Amino acid sequence: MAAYQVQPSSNLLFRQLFEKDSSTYTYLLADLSLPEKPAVLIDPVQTTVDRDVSIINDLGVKLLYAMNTHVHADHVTGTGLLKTKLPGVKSLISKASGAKADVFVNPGDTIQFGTFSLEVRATPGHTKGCVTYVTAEGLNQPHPRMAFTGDALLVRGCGRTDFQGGDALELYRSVHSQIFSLPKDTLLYPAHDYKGHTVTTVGEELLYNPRLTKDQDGFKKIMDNLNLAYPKMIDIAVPANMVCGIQDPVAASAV
Ligand SMILES: N[C@@H](CCC(=O)N[C@@H](CSS)C(=O)NCC(=O)O)C(=O)O
Ligand SMILES: [Fe+2]
Repeated sequence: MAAYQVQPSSNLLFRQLFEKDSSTYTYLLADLSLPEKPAVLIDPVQTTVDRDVSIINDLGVKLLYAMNTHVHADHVTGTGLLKTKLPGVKSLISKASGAKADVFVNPGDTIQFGTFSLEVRATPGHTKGCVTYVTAEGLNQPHPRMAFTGDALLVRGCGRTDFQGGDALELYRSVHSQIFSLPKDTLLYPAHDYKGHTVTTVGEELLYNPRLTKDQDGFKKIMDNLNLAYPKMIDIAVPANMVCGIQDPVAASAV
């Protein structure tokens, strides 16, 4: 199989950042073609907000949206804290998540940052409100396309379906209809990785995903028998993330 490279138009700045305690990826995207360099940050983590602010300031990009793919269960989102450190930033999450934020998105919406945009695709099943953000199709948009899948699809895996309104069959249908229907060279960027992967493609996962290459019944059996421990932070993270993270820097330093 061919190895795919990100070959975005040179105007797209792209950074994949990692938070080691929850193995979370945060993604920074910015349009360098405009003087303001409008940017978005996907799935920031509260404990790495200072790192993210430094990168944003060093690169001189202007953060428009601090956005989440879903209400995370394993870490407190950085969106609330980012809003206190970078005035003007808006928090963004799907309407279906039921969480509070400045901006709510629905399937089919687009999130614009400069000349680039992200399309919102509903990918419930890990949680009710999970969405995948996909770069737009077209001239001057990144090619191959890039999809930020949250916990719907992980490299050679997928999000668990045993809490937060999870539903294995719904996840199966979401991934097949909304992610695997993208072009095979689409780059898939997950919210987590526990084995050292960074990125995959639709083509790779169609061939090698050990869960989602099964039929629906086979998939459900696997998901019903994962026997994963509950995330350590769930009781703190979910309530905090339902209100878009901690907005008070003093409270944030205590978590
Ligand atoms: N041990 C970690 C939590 C690990 C975990 O449950 N990960 C979630 C994504 S975060 S909601 C998951 O869906 N994992 C799927 C898998 O197959 O690993 C902790 O205690 O935080
Ligand atoms: Fe999750």
